Amino acid sequence: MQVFYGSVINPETLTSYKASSNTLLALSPQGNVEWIAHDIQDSMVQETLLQNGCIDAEVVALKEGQFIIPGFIDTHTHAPQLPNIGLGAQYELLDWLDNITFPMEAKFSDDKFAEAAYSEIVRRIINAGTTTCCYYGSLHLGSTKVLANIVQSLGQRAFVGKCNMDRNAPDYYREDSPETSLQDTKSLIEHIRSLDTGPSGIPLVRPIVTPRFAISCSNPLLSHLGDLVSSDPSLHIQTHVSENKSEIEFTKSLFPECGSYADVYDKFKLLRRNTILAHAVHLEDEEVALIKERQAGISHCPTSNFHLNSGVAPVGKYLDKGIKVGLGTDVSGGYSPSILNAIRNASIASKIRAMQPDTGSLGPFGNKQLSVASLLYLATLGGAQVCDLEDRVGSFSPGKSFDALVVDVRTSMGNPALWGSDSGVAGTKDLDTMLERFLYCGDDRNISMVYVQGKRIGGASR
Ligand SMILES: O=c1[nH]c(=O)c2nc[nH]c2[nH]1
Ligand SMILES: [Zn+2]
Repeated sequence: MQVFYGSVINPETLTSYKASSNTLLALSPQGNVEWIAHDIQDSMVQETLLQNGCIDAEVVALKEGQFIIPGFIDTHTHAPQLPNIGLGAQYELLDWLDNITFPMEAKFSDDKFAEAAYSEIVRRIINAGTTTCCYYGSLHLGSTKVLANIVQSLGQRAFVGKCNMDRNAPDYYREDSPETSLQDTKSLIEHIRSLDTGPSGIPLVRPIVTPRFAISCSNPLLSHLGDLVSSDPSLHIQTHVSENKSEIEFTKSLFPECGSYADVYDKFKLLRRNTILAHAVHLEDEEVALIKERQAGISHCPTSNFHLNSGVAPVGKYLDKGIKVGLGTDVSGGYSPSILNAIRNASIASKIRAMQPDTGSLGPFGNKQLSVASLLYLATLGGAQVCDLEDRVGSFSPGKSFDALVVDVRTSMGNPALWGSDSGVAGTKDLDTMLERFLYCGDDRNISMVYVQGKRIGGASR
């Protein structure tokens, strides 16, 4: 049995987490958390293990400056856009798609190119601390199968979907017909469901139906996808909503029979508990109520919202309404594959909202700045809720998967030398301080180990 001994930070609610040193956390052979014991002094470790029936435990003792947190959950990113990160800030969404994004995604028609690119891309996302990732692939069936295979072989938990897009895209990057799009989607679902489940018996990689956004899908295509998901309630759905003002205007002109952008998805039976809606920057009040009623989740993508000049999403308002919210990197609208970057921009976005004059009735999150506890929650448990996976990941409790990061603020790999050294004024042993600094100043070098389902799959330390 594998057992960790040291400091653990466990998100609990939007306003609290539990930070405990001297914690024993034991894993089952399937990679789930078996039990957790707090406040165990060094001298009591062996006795506690024996009391819990662990005769030959392999104890991983964390060093001073190391702590465990749940792995990050990226609720929205585009794998074939990674080669473009950092480009295109001069554009807003629709021009950015035409000039920067579609030309790159089109290159993934070549499975060999996809194989080489996705191997690096997924490895990079894992080492950034993302243990569950919601991937958009390109529109291609072949290369999206390649993406799913690579994610599976590298051991990350993920949702993988191929874009459905049969209109309002260039000839070189558009599906031939709604029927082809549906057929390829079904083939991808079948392929992903045939992948090995591993020792836990739980599939790590799952399919997700991915109508790119309303603009790129004809009515027949949306109908087909709505019928497909209605026949299988376990199928997840991901799409974009209300990101950019020109996009919203165009959407409304394409669907005059629908009351709002979100209503388009609802009319086509695509808005439900396991739907992930990226952005939600400019939702109308009726859309907020509809999303809440359907129990869909919102992926807050602040880096992308800034980079493409889309706006500042009113996340505090959504949290007050009880809507599920997680974080998304939205590469390459967002220029970083790291959820740490999304955390920082979510913090800034919340401060910008807080600086605006008070509008309407505000609840506890209202237009206030997000706290460290809230930011950690959005990056972990909030994301798990958005993925409808909160029973499995996002925090540590018996029966949930051990998807975790060992964070090291004393590592000699560079960055933390500035703020992690005990000899300087910046040194601290206080867990709250270490967490806050990691969220605001840490990077991949501070993520020593990355675990999914109890198995080490990455991290900076070799
Ligand atoms: O940020 C975004 N990235 C995309 O690739 C995309 N496609 C439609 N809408 C989009 N928004
Ligand atoms: Zn996106």
